[in-house]
Amino acid sequence: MTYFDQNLTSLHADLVNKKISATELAKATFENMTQVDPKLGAFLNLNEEQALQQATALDQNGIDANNLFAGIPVAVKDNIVTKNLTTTAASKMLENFVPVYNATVVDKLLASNALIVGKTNMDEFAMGGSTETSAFHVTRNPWDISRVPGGSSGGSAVAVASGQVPVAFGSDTGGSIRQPSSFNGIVGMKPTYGRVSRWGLIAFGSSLDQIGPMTRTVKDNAAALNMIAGNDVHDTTSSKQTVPDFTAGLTGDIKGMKIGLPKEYMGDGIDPKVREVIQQAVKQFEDLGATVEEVSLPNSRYGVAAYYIIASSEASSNLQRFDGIRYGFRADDVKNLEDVYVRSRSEGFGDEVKRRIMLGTFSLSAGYYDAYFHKAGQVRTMIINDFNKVFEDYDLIMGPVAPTPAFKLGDELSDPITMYMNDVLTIPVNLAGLPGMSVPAGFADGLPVGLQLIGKAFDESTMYQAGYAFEQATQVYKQTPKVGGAN
Ligand SMILES: NC(=O)C[C@H](N)C(=O)O
Repeated sequence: MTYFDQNLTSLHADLVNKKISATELAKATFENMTQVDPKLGAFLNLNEEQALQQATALDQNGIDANNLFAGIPVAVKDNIVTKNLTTTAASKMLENFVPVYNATVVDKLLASNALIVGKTNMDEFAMGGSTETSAFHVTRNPWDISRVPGGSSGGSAVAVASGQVPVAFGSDTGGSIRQPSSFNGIVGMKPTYGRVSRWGLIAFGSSLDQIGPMTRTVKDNAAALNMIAGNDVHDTTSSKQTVPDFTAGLTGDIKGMKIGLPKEYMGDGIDPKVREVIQQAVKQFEDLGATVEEVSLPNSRYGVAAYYIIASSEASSNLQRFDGIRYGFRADDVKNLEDVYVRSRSEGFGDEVKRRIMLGTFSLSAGYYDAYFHKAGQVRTMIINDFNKVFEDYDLIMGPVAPTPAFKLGDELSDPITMYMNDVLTIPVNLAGLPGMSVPAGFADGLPVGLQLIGKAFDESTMYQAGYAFEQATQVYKQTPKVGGAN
């Protein structure tokens, strides 16, 4: 069973009308996964026994017609903790870590009777843009298996793009939902900072991290965000703003909408083929009755530099807990306490994670704090001001998600700066705490290219409206990748 021709509404109708039982659906999903995933490696760990038990119970008790997610198979990134289900963050450090509690997002999924079918591969501790820094295995792009799926939520993106699940959840600190969504031709939403609880998300950059949904269609994405959004007493940074029905108002009518196209997002460094897809998207929006005008985000070019100081500083602090004593991996044959710390961390973390910890520790250290961490905070404010200024006159901002389509496996792994530059167009959005979404826009040499929509804080609704109108007009999402079974 693949999910290319289904969406949440049609699946739900089939379950409610007993065209298929939850157990049949779950079994068919796992059967397909065992055939497809060995070619791609989207999953780190399957949850077959528990999901099938849940499905049996659902069939006995009946599917609730008011609950869109009842019996729906979903995948969860492996940095979101799941009680009694191994959660590794794709690190040797947490290879055998079995959480004793659920992330709030996971509790919400279970409360709505969704079936968590497995945990997806990612860059170690979400640090990377290709899923190649996973301590366990690489994940391949279903459109071309010699290419990366993007990252860090590469496994979640591939699980959806290859038709293995209809919905997956990822996390985005600097682009980790949007860039892999762009590389795989799916819809990925990084909600406003505070929209979704971070409780139970293994922390990377706490002032930047957000969990968000990855789906084939905009409407499914909107429904999935509704399911996970909302205030949570466990996360003081989660917002008390009311959560609107994101699926309401998806009419395809966006006449009069004002959209800004930052000139910095279309200039040097953007692959001309990507630029062409975005120019086509601009035309499409104009045909739909929106106005698209050039705007400027002059400080966005400093985003990557500021991000790698802020995110790495926060990471160096967040990752202190992995000390060989309280959690996870401990080195063998240690001589003394210092040896426990040094060797456990040296052997348990991969190179990219160590690079970030060193970078962050350096920027926070006495004598450098003002020059680096403090300065980066000031740059962050300038970036926020840039966005605020544009949003005085525009409803949305649009541009590419990433400068290129998916690159070849191995091409950027040894060159951190090139890898970091993948997020040049997504990072400013995290620094400003704004919502950003990737919507399939077209193809460059047969590889998917995503359109990024950036909204005002807590205005995901407008983004979904625009994304829906564009999706319905272009129907790009109907194209399916080579691996996954559809063509
Ligand atoms: N985590 C993210 O959002 C991705 C970003 N490429 C990073 O490595 O930090």
